[in-house]
Amino acid sequence: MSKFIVRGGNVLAGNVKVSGAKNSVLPIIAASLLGEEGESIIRDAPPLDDVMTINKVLESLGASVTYEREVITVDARTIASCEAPYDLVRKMRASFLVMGPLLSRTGYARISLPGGCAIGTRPIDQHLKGFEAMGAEINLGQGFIEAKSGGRLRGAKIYLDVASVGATENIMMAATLAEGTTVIENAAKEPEIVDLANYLNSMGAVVRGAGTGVIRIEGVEKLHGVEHTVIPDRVEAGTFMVAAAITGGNVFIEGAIADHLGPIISKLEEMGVRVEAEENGVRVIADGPLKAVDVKTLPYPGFPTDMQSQMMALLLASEGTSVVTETVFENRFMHVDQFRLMNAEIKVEGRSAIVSGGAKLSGAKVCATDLRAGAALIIAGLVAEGTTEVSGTHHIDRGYVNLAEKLAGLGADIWRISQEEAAVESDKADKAAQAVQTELPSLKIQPTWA
Ligand SMILES: CC(=O)N[C@H]1[C@@H](OP(=O)(O)OP(=O)(O)OC[C@H]2O[C@@H](n3ccc(=O)[nH]c3=O)[C@H](O)[C@@H]2O)O[C@H](CO)[C@@H](O)[C@@H]1O
Ligand SMILES: C=C(OP(=O)(O)O)C(=O)O
Repeated sequence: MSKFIVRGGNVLAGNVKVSGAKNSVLPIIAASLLGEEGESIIRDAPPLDDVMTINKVLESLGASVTYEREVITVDARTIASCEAPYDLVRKMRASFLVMGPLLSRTGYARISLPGGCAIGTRPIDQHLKGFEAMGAEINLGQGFIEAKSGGRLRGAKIYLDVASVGATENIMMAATLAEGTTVIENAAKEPEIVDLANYLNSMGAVVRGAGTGVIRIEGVEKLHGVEHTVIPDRVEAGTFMVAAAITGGNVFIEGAIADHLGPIISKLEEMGVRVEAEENGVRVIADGPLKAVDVKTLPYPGFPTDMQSQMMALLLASEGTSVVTETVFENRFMHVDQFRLMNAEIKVEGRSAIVSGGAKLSGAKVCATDLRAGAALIIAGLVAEGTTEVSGTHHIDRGYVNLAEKLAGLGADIWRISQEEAAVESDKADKAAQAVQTELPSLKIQPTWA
């Protein structure tokens, strides 16, 4: 088990470059399955474990995929299977995004059921409701979901009960080749939805209204491969903004799009942090005390759930008490227990966490319970007294490119140790503890009541 080791106390300064957005590139790679002519070339594709997983899913379907220097080339003319295997889908929920494109293009898809995960149960009922409204027959059994339509899907009006990002994307992709018009109401409005719509439109689709609550898709006969550059990752950008703020730093986050970061910028400013939108990036300057603020996660343009744990780390370093309310996922406070190991004072009441700022955090051995929790623990480690060891690095590798290297480039004292090095360290620690025990004189402790 590899680990990140962070020694707290350094102020971050300098320039860090944001990678392409994980949550854009995954649906965009899935959408490439719709290209019946030509190849798709996807630029700024971040080298993340999740990207490798979805590439493998496409390969398992018969597409040819190459990945070199952050450029993915997909040739989906050759798809030969419509079944996404369990081993890949279980690794990453976003694999389920191949269902819409497969169903639309071939009239059939069989995908392993994506399970729940640490942050909530994450049902897919809204995706399925959309496919059914478009004429697909859905069958569930033996851990698989099968969807079939006897020919082209039909355009339909679909109201989403929750503004689900994944359901909006899956239905939007399915609708591109359907007969007639599809209208998605209460659609998700995230920037990644707009990026996907732009990609689909350059493939020849007709998608209008992405970024608003109503998206209209006119079905077309055929789509083709195109070149596309993925938008910068707003969650990675937000993570660096918070890291800069917690250390009292001055950091330019290159590539960050201020328009995508509205709620994060507003909350940082409320806390007393200066945020300046510059050409091609955002600068964060934290040169005063941090004020406590309340935060409530909501679908875009509300405060992103994917920044909730990092923000909680920052609130721990603020003056006063803050309330963090998580409304998107029902179980996204797993990091609270880990923060407590670092001397944090946080009380959870239902969907809210009451965070007492100001206590000095202390380094500890902690575990990333999910991707963003991992980033948040590293952020807390940047200001903790002593050394913080963060295990569960596989979660962090799903969504951050070279996180330790990028933070170290800003002056953080952080590095990663391999599984082997971590085993040697732990062995040394065990031996040191044993040595101390054998040196201690045997103590006879009398119970106080004896
Ligand atoms: C790969 C990707 O883009 N992941 C993002 C995407 O996940 P994902 O697309 O899975 O998230 P959703 O927007 O679908 O989920 C939002 C809420 O809707 C619920 N729901 C969703 C679908 C459904 O059919 N039924 C239902 O009840 C979920 O349980 C959750 O409570 O958006 C989340 C919310 O911004 C982010 O945290 C994830 O980083
Ligand atoms: C929850 C996240 O991703 P996913 O939907 O891929 O699990 C995330 O990026 O924080």
